[in-house]
Amino acid sequence: MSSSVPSSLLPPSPAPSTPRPGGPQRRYKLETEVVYTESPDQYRSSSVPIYQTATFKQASGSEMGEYDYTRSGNPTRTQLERHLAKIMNASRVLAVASGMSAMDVIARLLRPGDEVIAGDDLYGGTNRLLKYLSTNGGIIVHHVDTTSISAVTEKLNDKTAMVLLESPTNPLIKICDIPTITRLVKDRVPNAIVAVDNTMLSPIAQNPLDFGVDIVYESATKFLSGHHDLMAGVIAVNDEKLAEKLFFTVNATGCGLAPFDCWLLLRGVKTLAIRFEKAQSNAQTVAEYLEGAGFKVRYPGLESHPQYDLHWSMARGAGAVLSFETGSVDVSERIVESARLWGISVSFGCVNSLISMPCKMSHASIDPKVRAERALPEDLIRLCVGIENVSDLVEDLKHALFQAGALKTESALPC
Ligand SMILES: Cc1ncc(COP(=O)(O)O)c(C=O)c1O
Ligand SMILES: N[C@@H](CCSC[C@H](N)C(=O)O)C(=O)O
Repeated sequence: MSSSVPSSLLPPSPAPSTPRPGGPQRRYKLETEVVYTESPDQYRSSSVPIYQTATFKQASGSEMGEYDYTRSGNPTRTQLERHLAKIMNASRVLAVASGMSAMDVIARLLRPGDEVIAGDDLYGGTNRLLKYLSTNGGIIVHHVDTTSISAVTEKLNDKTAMVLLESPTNPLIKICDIPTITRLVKDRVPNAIVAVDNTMLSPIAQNPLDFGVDIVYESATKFLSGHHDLMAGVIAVNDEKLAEKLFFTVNATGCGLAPFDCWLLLRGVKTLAIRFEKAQSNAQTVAEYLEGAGFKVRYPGLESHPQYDLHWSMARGAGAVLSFETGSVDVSERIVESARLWGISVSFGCVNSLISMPCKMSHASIDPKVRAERALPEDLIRLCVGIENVSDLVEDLKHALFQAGALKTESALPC
């Protein structure tokens, strides 16, 4: 490095495996921080460069530089991780290949004989990985209704190694009391890890690390990136020892996010606040429309949500995912197929609106018998609201409902 380059313009980040006590500090409000990235190099580039390289040359055989191999660390990934750490109130964030990869890294903290307490309504892929661990890894998994604090605490014992929470849940939009559950777990089983999947809200609307949980992870395929053009996962912690354990697995298994995907995610996250705000406002209108039309709608922005107060005690927003039932699988199928603007697709948190039937799509990997035991309605429709004009969205939905016979008249309905 040239000695004439002022130190403020040099890459500010230590190597990924170096502890960062306290983590990067937030200077601005969240909406500003998502946009604001430090100038990463001596050229003051406005966009973080993509270091599309697998290897880094060393000055000599015995002198290691900051980076040697992209699996172990890459400057584009470091910039992304530092940026996300500010946004997620974390001392350290690790960026990996997908949300499931994030969960896999976290799950590798477990040992045979350990017990995990998880929700009874969770993303199908999470359920699949937990099932794999219980079948092949000697892990005992208890699925409980996490809306009930006692249902969680009843399963706590000295073998409990992890409590895995989602709030809101995907797809039933159930809310759990993250701060209280965390406190009770820490009181009774101090070594147990509380991990929260925050994918449904993103750090713009909820920051579970603030409630004392150990690990927050997200599928960055969703809100954080926002355009359905990459797969990514992020893991956020506030404990350097834990960060090092997780980083060991990321390096050992080679699941660190590739430089180009890091760059895409850095670009996507800059519009997180504005995308989220618009999608959420659209979701509120759509939810109110459906409720007004007589459907049972699950959305934490509606006062009718059974855990409305609890949700707003933890979160700054309701998100953009809602679900509703029609009373008939056939009717639901016809609604989905009659939608023109709403894309029939899995996933959520994207700029465009999506419609799906979880039992046939995102949650199809859960055994139908288990779905029934856990009261996941087969006719459930999930709407993942985007940033389009809201009247177009409501009109298209109204048309689909009418076509499917779920409404008597197309025009008579509130909009
Ligand atoms: C709540 C939730 N967590 C985790 C995941 C996994 O993320 P990914 O698809 O990025 O692996 C998903 C969806 O896939 C999800 O909906
Ligand atoms: N075929 C995939 C389904 C992905 S679902 C993605 C997303 N989490 C959602 O809830 O829509 C699989 O089996 O994992």
